[in-house]
Amino acid sequence: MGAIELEGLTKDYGPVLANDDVSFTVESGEVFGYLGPNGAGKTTTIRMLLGFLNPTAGTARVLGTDIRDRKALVEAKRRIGHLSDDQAFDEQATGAEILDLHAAVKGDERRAELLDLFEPPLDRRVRDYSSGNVQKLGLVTTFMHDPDLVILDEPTNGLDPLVKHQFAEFLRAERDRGVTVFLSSHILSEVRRLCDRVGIIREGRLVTVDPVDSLLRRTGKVVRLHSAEPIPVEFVDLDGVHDLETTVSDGRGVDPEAAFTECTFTFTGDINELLDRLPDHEMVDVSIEEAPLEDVFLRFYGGEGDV
Ligand SMILES: Nc1ncnc2c1ncn2[C@@H]1O[C@H](COP(=O)(O)OP(=O)(O)OP(=O)(O)O)[C@@H](O)[C@H]1O
Repeated sequence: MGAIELEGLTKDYGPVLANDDVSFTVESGEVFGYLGPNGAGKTTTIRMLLGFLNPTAGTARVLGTDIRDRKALVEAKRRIGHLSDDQAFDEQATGAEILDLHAAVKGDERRAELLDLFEPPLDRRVRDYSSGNVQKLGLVTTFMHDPDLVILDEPTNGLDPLVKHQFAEFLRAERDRGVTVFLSSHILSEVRRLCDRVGIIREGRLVTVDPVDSLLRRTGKVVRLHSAEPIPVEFVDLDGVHDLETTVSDGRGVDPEAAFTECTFTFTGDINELLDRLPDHEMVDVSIEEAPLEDVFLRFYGGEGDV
């Protein structure tokens, strides 16, 4: 049995079909990323999984409980932690008071350990919190009752790089303890760092579910080269070069069709073949980066509205 099983989950808000027949399974003990651009439908799925919204059609099981069985879902949620994308804490309460309230409702076996790690300012009122501190307080409330499953909506929003790093290590340790993690994000690099598998949603429809490694192999890298002297374009005559753009600095007297001093392309081939060619030229700058999420969608799933 998967920790989360979606079966044709569908939600329309009048004319907007926010989730369209979405089906996938999150296995117990994995970190599953739910990736998509703004407005793709991630929060809508999460809100249905937690019983905050009724599906228009289809259903899902969370820790074996059908989300349409509201009473059973309330019971199941004792074993679930949820980090909302919009933490609605009582602004007048202090962090400590918020945690006491959560402890009374769900338990707090891990409060001390989580406070050591995330350190939200407990004596301050939430209205005086920065957005990063709200997020840290949210992370403590999410994990404090030692849940079996956590559902995190954009968990690193507002966190500084150091805390993001601590959070990534923490999440890996949770996975090693057997906790199942379902997290939404619109940032591919974040999903890469945190997740085992990823489901991509676009305009309400699930477009792929893949292990992170194979997704990255398929999406390729964005390569930028800047050389000191013109390089013949044959240099980039390699399998897996797409969307090649080349320029040659002014005043070189070189045919821009035949050589370049700067070029950019997406590369889905063997990176070693490319690197083997570099030492033959004096390079000013080289960068090899992950393709942005938008490129991933365009390359593999067609243009706007074309999925
Ligand atoms: N209550 C609502 N009424 C009408 N439309 C809504 C409502 N909530 C969301 N939508 C629409 O449903 C679609 C999916 O929204 P959703 O918030 O689920 O996306 P998301 O992937 O979580 O986006 P983000 O990354 O921006 O949070 C969007 O077009 C959004 O405008």
